[in-house]
Amino acid sequence: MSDRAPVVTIDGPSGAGKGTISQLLASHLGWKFLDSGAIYRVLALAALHHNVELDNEEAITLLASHLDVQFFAASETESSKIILEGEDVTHSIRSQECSDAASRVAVFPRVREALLRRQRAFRVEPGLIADGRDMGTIVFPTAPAKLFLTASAEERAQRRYNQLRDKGFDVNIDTLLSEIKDRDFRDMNRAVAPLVPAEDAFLIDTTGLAIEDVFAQALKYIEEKLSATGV
Ligand SMILES: Nc1ncnc2c1ncn2[C@@H]1O[C@H](COP(=O)(O)OP(=O)(O)OP(=O)(O)O)[C@@H](O)[C@H]1O
Ligand SMILES: Nc1ccn([C@@H]2O[C@H](COP(=O)(O)O)[C@@H](O)[C@H]2O)c(=O)n1
Repeated sequence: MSDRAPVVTIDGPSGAGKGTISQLLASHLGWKFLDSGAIYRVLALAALHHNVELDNEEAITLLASHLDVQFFAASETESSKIILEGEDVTHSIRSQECSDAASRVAVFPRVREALLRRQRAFRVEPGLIADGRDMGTIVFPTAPAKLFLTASAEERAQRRYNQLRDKGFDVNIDTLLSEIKDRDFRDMNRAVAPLVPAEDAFLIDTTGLAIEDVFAQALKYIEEKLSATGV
């Protein structure tokens, strides 16, 4: 890890477009990409596999400290891949069961603490785009540029519906909307690292905006911030 490599943080609720915009920015800038939500999802899946109760903070923390996971970034020939204990879980961690379980294990302070170093290790030259809920507030508080993306719950549910249906999951829009609202509530109201914009974050409401427009606004903001801080 390099403490000096620049970091751009992108936080916000589920379906706001963080992952999409983060990957576009990472590829445009030639920087690394951290999908911190995937780490919580992998932990949740490991708990489900090992029959660990999702409300057992002690056991989940132990699991988090010893998580055997590898993240492979996308290359020109292959898409990104996540391997948990030797098994390819890239697809399975995106299920609704994992989304819900991830936000349950994410409420525990000691679990979050156990995952901090793993997330900070993604900060390498030439720079990092970090996507999550607490990237700008807790994990990389000194980042020179911080974005907070949001959108109405209805639009986020519709985006998620289209995305999961295209991936072959059997989904229902009403169930997705209610799951998104439950997850928002849990993420925004937990005792540690709740989902809130950092005080110095630039907010973009992506409701009704095309991906290209959000990308253009985000890039303009980042370029201005980076040049102002001499990065
Ligand atoms: N501005 C947009 N307009 C329309 N669709 C969008 C927009 N941004 C993202 N999407 C689509 O919405 C879906 C969810 O986007 P994405 O995965 O980037 O959200 P996210 O904020 O990273 O969610 P999560 O935190 O749950 O991973 C994707 O299929 C993506 O293509
Ligand atoms: N920095 C983060 C990232 C994620 N979480 C929790 O994980 C859940 C799944 O995240 P996705 O981004 O993949 O949807 C999310 O609902 C959060 O509960 C987190 O706490 N902190």
